Amino acid sequence: MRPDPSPAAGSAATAATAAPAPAAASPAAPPPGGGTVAVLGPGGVGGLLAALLARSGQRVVCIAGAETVRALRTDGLRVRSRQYGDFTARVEADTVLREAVGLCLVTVKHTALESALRRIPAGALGGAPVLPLLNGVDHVPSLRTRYGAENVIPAVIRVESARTAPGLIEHGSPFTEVDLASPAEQVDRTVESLTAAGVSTRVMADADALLWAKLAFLAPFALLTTYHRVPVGVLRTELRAELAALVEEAAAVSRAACGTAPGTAEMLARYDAFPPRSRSSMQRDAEAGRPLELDAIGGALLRAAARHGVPVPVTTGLVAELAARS
Ligand SMILES: NC(=O)C1=CN([C@@H]2O[C@H](COP(=O)(O)OP(=O)(O)OC[C@H]3O[C@@H](n4cnc5c(N)ncnc54)[C@H](OP(=O)(O)O)[C@@H]3O)[C@@H](O)[C@H]2O)C=CC1
Ligand SMILES: CC(C)(CO)C(=O)C(=O)O
Repeated sequence: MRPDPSPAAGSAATAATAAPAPAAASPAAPPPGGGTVAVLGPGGVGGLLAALLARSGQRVVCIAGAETVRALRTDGLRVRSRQYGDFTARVEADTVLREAVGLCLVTVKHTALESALRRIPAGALGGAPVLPLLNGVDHVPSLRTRYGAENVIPAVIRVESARTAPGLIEHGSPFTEVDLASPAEQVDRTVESLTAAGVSTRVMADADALLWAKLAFLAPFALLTTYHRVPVGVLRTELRAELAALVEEAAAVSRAACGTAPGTAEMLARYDAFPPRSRSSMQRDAEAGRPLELDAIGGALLRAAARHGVPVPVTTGLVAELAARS
């Protein structure tokens, strides 16, 4: 695990060392309480994690639409990764979850969340922890209503990964980092499962701070790369002033919403860690003509700004322009 440097984490945060990626497939002990991991939405994020979990010896069942299920059953998950190398992982696949599992990752887009969740009946889950890795903040309460508050672990992922065809995953970032909120009872075995797969994890005490830290970082990245149609390398150089202005607004909203926010310098340094050609998932959706997660990302920021009376003129303009465009 990575240490949690945020003051919000307090003494409840768990600190440990970063998990090295396994060099090759090495069977890991199955997570206690059930060795099967369900992954709802084996796309850029879910496909990468499903493949890493399977490569580490854990049984993985991907839940997806019929076309993707067929592709996964035939060819497995094919990963091209800057961090982990290129490999193919065999996973099971189905259109609906039909058995109790030890962990369920939710990695669909917000725009597909409601319809996708019908594939994971609460009764079938058997009280397993649910780990949603969607960007945004609004999905956590609705997942808690559906699956039980104690079973949903608020979490975020920092990675750049794209599904370029069913079962084909291109992972571009040299890191894959998951932050999870304690104190859900099942955090430890979830961390164990991800760590065995080579994913860097960090447990933080404050779920709101964790979700808002990601949203405050993500919204400027997603909105500006999508609006200007440029990769992060251009954003952080030629458009750095606009990026910094948006970061200031997002940080102000985060402070109002949850009492804390990463500093501007920290966020700018995080953008600098991405390879220059990295694009946001919203940008890839725009380029492919798919629905954008504009409401879950920009909309959530604007709603919180309005609730707390924080002025966000740059964000407001961008969200309006993107809404008009799409
Ligand atoms: N991609 C990234 O680098 C990052 C993304 N995120 C966030 O992670 C979340 C997932 O994004 P990402 O992985 O990019 O999304 P993708 O579009 O790559 O993958 C979504 C997956 O969900 C599947 N899906 C869509 N509708 C349904 C449905 N009704 N039932 C079952 N499966 C369905 C898709 O199936 P099919 O394969 O058939 O299309 C696809 O496998 C988003 O909230 C995003 O903002 C966070 C950090 C980084
Ligand atoms: C910006 C990035 C790649 C960071 O993880 C992301 O979350 C996204 O594109 O949705």
